[in-house]
Amino acid sequence: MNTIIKINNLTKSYGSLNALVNVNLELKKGKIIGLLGPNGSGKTTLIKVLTGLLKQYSGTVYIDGHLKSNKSKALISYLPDQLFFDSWMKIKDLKNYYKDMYTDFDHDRFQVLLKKFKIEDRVYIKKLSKGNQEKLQLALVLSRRAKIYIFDEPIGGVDPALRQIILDTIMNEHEPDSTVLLSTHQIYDVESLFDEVIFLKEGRVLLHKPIDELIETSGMSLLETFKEVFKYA
Ligand SMILES: Nc1ncnc2c1ncn2[C@@H]1O[C@H](COP(=O)(O)OP(=O)(O)OP(=O)(O)O)[C@@H](O)[C@H]1O
Repeated sequence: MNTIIKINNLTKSYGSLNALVNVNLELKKGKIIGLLGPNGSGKTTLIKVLTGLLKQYSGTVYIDGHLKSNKSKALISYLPDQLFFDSWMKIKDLKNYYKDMYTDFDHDRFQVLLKKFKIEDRVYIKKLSKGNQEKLQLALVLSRRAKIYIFDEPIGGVDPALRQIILDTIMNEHEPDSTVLLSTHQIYDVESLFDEVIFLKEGRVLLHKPIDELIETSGMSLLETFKEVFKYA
């Protein structure tokens, strides 16, 4: 089966606010997919449902052919939009924690990535610059041999040079044949990377298309299409 994520009639409300409304999506193995939409369109909410952080919703979510469960979380390596570790730890302690926590953690790949990022594993996390903490977090996420990688704003708030390093690393270091779902507002930087894009608007899927098809039918770049679709009145 070629489908890795299947979402049927997913609706998620926070009180009276509908953050996701009747979302239906089918994501294929091996694809790099952009999850795009304006602020508040539901991207993080969708990601939190997929990663198991949100459990209260209606609809069904299948991961690799099985109804989403605690087990399916093990298939997903997730980079949240905020730093997720305790900064008082040393990097090597964090690495050991990851090794214990995730059976798919590839220690050698982690060391290679640390070397690439010029980060020593003897140091305390709090001594790293914010940019290096972002790189460390990315190295941890990419060092899992996961079937699905989900990145929520991996390049928000970092300078253009680091943005490029982060994107290159995501593109080159994820497990072959895995699916990458990446949410960002920095569309200009990512447009050449995606196989497919999803546009979310007010919790609804506006479109889900191969990027070539989108660019061909609209006659515009992804960024121009985004601006046109989401232009404010
Ligand atoms: N914990 C929460 N409680 C109440 N409302 C929430 C909560 N989390 C998100 N929302 C609301 O749900 C809607 C969708 O939010 P979400 O964070 O999923 O959007 P987003 O597309 O990721 O936005 P951004 O691009 O700004 O990060 C927004 O209206 C937001 O205010």
